[in-house]
Amino acid sequence: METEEILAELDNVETQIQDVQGQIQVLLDQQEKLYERQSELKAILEACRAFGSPKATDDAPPTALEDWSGTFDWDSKADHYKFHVFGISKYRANQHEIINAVMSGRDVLVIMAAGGGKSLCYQLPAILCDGISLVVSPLISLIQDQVMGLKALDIPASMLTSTTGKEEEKFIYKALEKGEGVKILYVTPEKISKSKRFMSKLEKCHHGGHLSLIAIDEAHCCSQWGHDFRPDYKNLGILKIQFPKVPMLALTATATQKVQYDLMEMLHIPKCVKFVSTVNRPNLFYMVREKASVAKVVIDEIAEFIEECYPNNESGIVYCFSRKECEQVAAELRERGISADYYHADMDVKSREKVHMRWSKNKLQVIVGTVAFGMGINKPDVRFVIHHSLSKSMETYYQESGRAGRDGAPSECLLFFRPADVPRQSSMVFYENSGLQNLYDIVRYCQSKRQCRRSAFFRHFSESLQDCNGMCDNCAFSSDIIEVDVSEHAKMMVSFLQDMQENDQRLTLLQLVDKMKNKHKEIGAELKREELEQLVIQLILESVLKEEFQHTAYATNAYVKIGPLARQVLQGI
Ligand SMILES: Nc1ncnc2c1ncn2[C@@H]1O[C@H](COP(=O)(O)OP(=O)(O)OP(=O)(O)O)[C@@H](O)[C@H]1O
Ligand SMILES: [Mg+2]
Repeated sequence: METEEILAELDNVETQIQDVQGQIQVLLDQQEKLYERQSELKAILEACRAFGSPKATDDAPPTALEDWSGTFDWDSKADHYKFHVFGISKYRANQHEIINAVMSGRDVLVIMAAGGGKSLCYQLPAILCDGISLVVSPLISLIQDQVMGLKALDIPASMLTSTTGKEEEKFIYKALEKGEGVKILYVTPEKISKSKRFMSKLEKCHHGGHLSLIAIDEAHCCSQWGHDFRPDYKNLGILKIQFPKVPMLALTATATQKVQYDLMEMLHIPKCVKFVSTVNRPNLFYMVREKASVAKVVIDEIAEFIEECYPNNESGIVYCFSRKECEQVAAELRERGISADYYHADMDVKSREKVHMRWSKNKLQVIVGTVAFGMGINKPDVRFVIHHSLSKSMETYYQESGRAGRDGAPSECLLFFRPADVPRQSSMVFYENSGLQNLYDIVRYCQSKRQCRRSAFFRHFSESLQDCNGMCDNCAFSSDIIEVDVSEHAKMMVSFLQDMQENDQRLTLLQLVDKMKNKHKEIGAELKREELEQLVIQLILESVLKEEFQHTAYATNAYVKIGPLARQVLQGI
């Protein structure tokens, strides 16, 4: 064999090895997902066996056989408070049962959609029981909201956070010692993990027999697999260890099965009674719109949507990717005559509170916020939630869009999607646990023109499908879709990127599309720039291309590279 021949074959073999390695990687990823699902299913099976088995040795009866809607000693007192204190005439789904389980002294895990009425599940038991109930909640703004609401109902509620003054703190510590003066005490998780003083007061409260209940709100923050993990939540396990006999109630709107098992373990409540309500929010209309590449056009469209659909100052939220973007969008909406202001984590507590208050009292129509705005915000009549940029996962989007229509009235959730927003998010989340996978799930949701938006949520949260009743754009208008075969374009794109890569050229998504358009003019004539961007994203979702990340001193850049299944596209498989 000639040297040249050998080199050529060697080159060929090396390329094939790379190709096989890529395919192995895809299979390994698949295997990992299957392992994950396998361990989830095993855990579920174990739980079913433990709870369903007549031999269960725990002195509490097995969950499956318990009837929490029966008659209990506290029924008439509970009915009285429900109506006369909270002004509620009828329980919503599961509320009654949850309250009964908590009052029976059991640990309880509640998964209930945003706005479903989780707060009542601990607030009512708190006033039914003697003593003080402790509520752990992640955000000061959320705590303020709740305490304000309870005080308006004449319920003695207090909060202990980093903003609490010395006098108030003294009052609370005294109340803890005596077991009176406060009925519901809200704290941030830092108090449990960092304040020895608080923990010793709580110990005293418990010792005196005054600690009646512990509620962990937004409990998904315990889990690293959840969409909003908070390190201080990890330490909340100590509560069950210190106070094993005090019933614990963990509540969240969003938890996949994996997150549920994780948080039961972290909080040490393996035998808890679990109430899982549907994730369906039948009154929300979900839609995705293509986002224009010119910033001003996007704002025009948002302003037009608000003015046309909500001309009577109906409340809404616009979510943005960054703090700067929030400020810009709010200013530009104001220029277009919409009463809007921004809310993000860089503002001091007072300014944030002011904006929130104006919005709550309908003095401001629109809050333009980052993710910092919203967890548990209790405004019932939010008519629309617009995403100026995509969220980082299905869970985050479900939670954020779920702030609309908590009063059950029809409301709209509109997401503006453009492929160029993907690398902005991916370069932030790629180092998180399953960060890219979670992001690509929401990107799939955005790219899909046929699949029911609602069914994407059911699938994500492992729930059986329910009817959408035409309450999403794809169910309502999908008949207008025209299909275009882009396999040749995909081939060209892959081979073009391969050439670039062989010449050590790195390209971002936008650069790739630009260069493609320049090089292959015919493509530019057939597909619009936006369509080419969508094609790149679709190829990334299908592992034909992939994203790779490079740190610079100022940012992390996302580049598009050849992915493990590229050869299949080139060979037309
Ligand atoms: N049974 C009921 N009947 C009528 N309104 C109710 C009932 N239960 C709760 N609500 C109201 O529903 C709204 C949402 O309740 P709540 O704040 O407890 O929701 P949540 O489940 O905690 O939501 P999130 O996950 O967003 O925190 C509140 O305005 C509350 O007063
Ligand atoms: Mg809540």
